[in-house]
Amino acid sequence: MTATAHTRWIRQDRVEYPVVVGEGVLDELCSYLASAPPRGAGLVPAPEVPHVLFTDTTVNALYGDRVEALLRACGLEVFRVVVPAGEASKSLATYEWAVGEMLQGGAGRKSVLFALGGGVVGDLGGFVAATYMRGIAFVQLPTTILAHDSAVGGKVGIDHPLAKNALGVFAFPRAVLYDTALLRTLPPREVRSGLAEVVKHAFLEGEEYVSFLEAEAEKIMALDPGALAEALLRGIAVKADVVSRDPYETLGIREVLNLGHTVGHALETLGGYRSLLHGEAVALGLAVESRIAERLGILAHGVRMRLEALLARFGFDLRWPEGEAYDPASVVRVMLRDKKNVRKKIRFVFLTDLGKTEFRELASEESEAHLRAVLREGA
Ligand SMILES: NC(=O)c1ccc[n+]([C@@H]2O[C@H](COP(=O)([O-])OP(=O)(O)OC[C@H]3O[C@@H](n4cnc5c(N)ncnc54)[C@H](O)[C@@H]3O)[C@@H](O)[C@H]2O)c1
Ligand SMILES: O=C(O)C(=O)C[C@@H](O)[C@H](O)[C@H](O)COP(=O)(O)O
Ligand SMILES: [Zn+2]
Repeated sequence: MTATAHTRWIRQDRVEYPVVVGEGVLDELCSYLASAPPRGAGLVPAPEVPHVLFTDTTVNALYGDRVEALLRACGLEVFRVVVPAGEASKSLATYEWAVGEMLQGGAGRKSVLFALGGGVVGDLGGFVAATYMRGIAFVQLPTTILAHDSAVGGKVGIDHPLAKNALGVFAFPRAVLYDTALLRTLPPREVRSGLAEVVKHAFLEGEEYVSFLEAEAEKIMALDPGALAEALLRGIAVKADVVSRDPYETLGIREVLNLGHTVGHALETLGGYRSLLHGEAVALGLAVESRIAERLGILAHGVRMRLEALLARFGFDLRWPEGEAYDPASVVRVMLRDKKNVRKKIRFVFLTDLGKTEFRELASEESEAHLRAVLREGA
């Protein structure tokens, strides 16, 4: 293992898996998987069946050959399933196609799926693995900043034209190996998008993480290895803490990770999963939801300004997207299909202070009135 690698074991329900973060961790993929805990995952992929390297077109072009060679060097037979890059691949059509590729490639119950990519590959690949032949093992090999969130916690699934992540299950990876050297090829828009979930984790955690981001924003955007690793490790720690206390989002704890997502997911859906990136939608959702929290009189003074200032420093455009599709009435119609909802009301998670949240269920009329007022203010 490289000297800089950090390993954090995550316990969810009865499952425990390591999240290993560091420059170059992929080079030790094979030995790491096979080693027993606490160093490794203790996962010895069967040599007698083919395994699946699941990735997207962009990541495949950059890293597919290298990762396949690493897996072959451990004596594993591997074939690739490569989906088009982008959110539109988190669809039923791509899922069906990918399962066909798995069947044609001869994947069996003992096959392990290695999901090499960002959140799209992790969510879709994880969902394929969780359902293929009623479930095969999978390993997350995240390659985006955003995936410090998506690769951890076991939510896998796909979108429906009517609702984001409408189909999915909870399924935990056998290991997460996060090689931060791969982040250097990310385009600036994807760097920024990933930072939305970092900001979310920071405001959920509190003052220390937020002031760290404020102090190190430029270094993080420039992918300075030390600052970036610390930003990601802190985010993973927040996520790990929440998901281990509420693995299946049944206890009213994990829902806090949906901060910014009630509005954000609706915007993504209304854009047909092709306009706003997930992080862009979440950034706007964080800003708009914090303005609603202010209107409700539950958000401590100054927090919203700090949140918006940090998002702006990371380069987010916090203006409401143009076009009739994003009319507040339409946003409310989509939010009414949010998974958190109860009693036909929209269940929001609002910040009340740094590191503090509160759930509120708002009727659709009230939600729409708040959205219209926030838009008038100029969000
Ligand atoms: N399961 C969860 O808990 C969870 C959490 C947060 C987000 N998500 C999901 O994650 C998805 C978004 O993930 P994302 O932002 O990583 O998007 P993504 O997977 O689409 O990756 C973003 C883009 O960057 C490219 N890319 C990936 N790695 C690269 C690299 N190292 N160098 C150059 N290009 C690279 C990809 O090909 C893609 O075009 C959304 O679908 C969201 O719903 C899931
Ligand atoms: O892990 C979680 O729980 C989250 O809510 C993390 C979110 O960042 C992520 O976008 C998640 O996929 C949203 O899940 P959903 O249940 O609201 O679809
Ligand atoms: Zn998210």
